[in-house]
Amino acid sequence: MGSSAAHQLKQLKPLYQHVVNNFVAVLAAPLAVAAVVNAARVGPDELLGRLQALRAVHVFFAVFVAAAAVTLYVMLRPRSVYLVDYACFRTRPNCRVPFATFLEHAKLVTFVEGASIDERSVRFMTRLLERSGLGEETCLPPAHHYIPPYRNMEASRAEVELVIFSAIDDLLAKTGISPRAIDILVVNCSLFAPIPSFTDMIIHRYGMRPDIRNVHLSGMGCSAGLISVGLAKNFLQVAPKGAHALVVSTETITPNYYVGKERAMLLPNCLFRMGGAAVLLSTSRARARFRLARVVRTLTGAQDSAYRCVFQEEDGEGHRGINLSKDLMTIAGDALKANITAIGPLVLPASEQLLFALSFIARRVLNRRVKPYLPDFRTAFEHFCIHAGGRAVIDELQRSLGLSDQDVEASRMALHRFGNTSSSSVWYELAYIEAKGRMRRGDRVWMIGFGSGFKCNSAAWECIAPARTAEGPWAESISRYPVDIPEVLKH
Ligand SMILES: CC(C)(COP(=O)(O)OP(=O)(O)OC[C@H]1O[C@@H](n2cnc3c(N)ncnc32)[C@H](O)[C@@H]1OP(=O)(O)O)[C@@H](O)C(=O)NCCC(=O)NCCSC(=O)CC(=O)O
Repeated sequence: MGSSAAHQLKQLKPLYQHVVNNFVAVLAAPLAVAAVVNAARVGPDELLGRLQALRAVHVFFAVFVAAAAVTLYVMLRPRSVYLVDYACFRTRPNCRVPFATFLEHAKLVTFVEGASIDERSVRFMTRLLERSGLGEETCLPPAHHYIPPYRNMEASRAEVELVIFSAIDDLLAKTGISPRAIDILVVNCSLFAPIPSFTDMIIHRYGMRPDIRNVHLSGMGCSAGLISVGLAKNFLQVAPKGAHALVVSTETITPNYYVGKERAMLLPNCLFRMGGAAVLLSTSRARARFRLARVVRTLTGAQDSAYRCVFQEEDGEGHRGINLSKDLMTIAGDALKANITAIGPLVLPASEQLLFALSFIARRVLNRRVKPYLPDFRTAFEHFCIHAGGRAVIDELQRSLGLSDQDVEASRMALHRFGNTSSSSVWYELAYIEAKGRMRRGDRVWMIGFGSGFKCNSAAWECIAPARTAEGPWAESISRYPVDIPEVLKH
């Protein structure tokens, strides 16, 4: 097709979208006009006569059946779930790891007895950092600032308490909710699962009710935050109306500093940083800021490569770490395809679904000579929060979904300012969009999480009331963002 024809088609697209997306109105309008014209032709006396001729039993059944159908629909439809508010852990300057500090520290760890990490590993990490998309203000837990880094239970617990209690304190202060009013508690953290669990730590600290339903998810990867949201939603829909669920998403970095020299296991040292988020959900709309429209979970773990692509293991010398496969981007792309196939029909407007269906049929009929139509998800969402897994992960998603630089700005900036904060990264991104004042009432947000398994999970939200202030994790830095992120950082 010539470029001018393509240009003309592009110009016609808004008209096509308008007609298809308002199909019912387009169809109903002439029918309504025809009915009015017909009624005017017949005249009021004949109309009244026709109505009087109807038998009472018919009128009764017509009203009764319609009323019964509406009542049944209202009673059986799942209860809506709302986001009351959320708070992200605000990192502190004393935990900051500029590149020079991180690398100097790694160099000193090479002298630590038992560590295998060497000069070559440090040079490799230098190259990775330069390309990672991380900035100079990301934070590591206090225990990692020691030489050698503390990786014991006490230090790990200290990080958990610092991150999750700070986030929960902020959330409780913001919402004014009493900890005893919380009915459901869901926490996710993949790599650290102590006894007692995180939920026990929270219940103990805040003196929560003995009948609170609580679950700790471990080992579920970076997309587990959206699994927690889905789980809390299920709990809420069977709890009494107006119940509250607290969801806490974090990753504990302290026990996971890798001291070997496997490249694929050194990568997490460079990417993962401290972070966490606390989120309050409810089935009451009062004071809610977002409505949860959808949660869609997909898993490609039946395939070996997908299952093994984020793998906690010990290297040949017995050092434990997370092995990130070089195939991760391809696997993430496949997982995304599975997820958009599931969520697309639920969120896309009719115009996009029709184009997708036509391209599907054309491909079948013409034996795959037609390029598959990639639905434009910007017709379904105004904002995108893509897990800040790494620069290449965001690049891959931007390419696969055909998003603009502004669509992925929140993800790139969250990666730059906070690093890969695992399951909480999507909340830092939502906070970025709100701190920039870009969220409007009625805007739709798509959160996409990726993680070990391999999983791709989505949550779709609709804004009811944007944040009134720019308080939160971006309070001190939002005026400096967005920043330019070069492919490779030049010194
Ligand atoms: C690391 C990068 C920033 C590097 O960026 P570039 O594209 O510029 O560079 P590159 O790909 O050429 O890589 C630079 C050098 O690193 C090496 N390299 C890259 N990835 C590697 C890997 N997984 N294992 C071993 N080596 C690796 C390359 O071979 C190359 O070395 P040489 O030049 O010698 O050949 C990027 O690849 C990236 O963002 N990767 C994704 C990181 C990731 O997996 N994130 C998900 C985390 S898991 C998660 O978030 C979810 C969860 O845990 O559940």
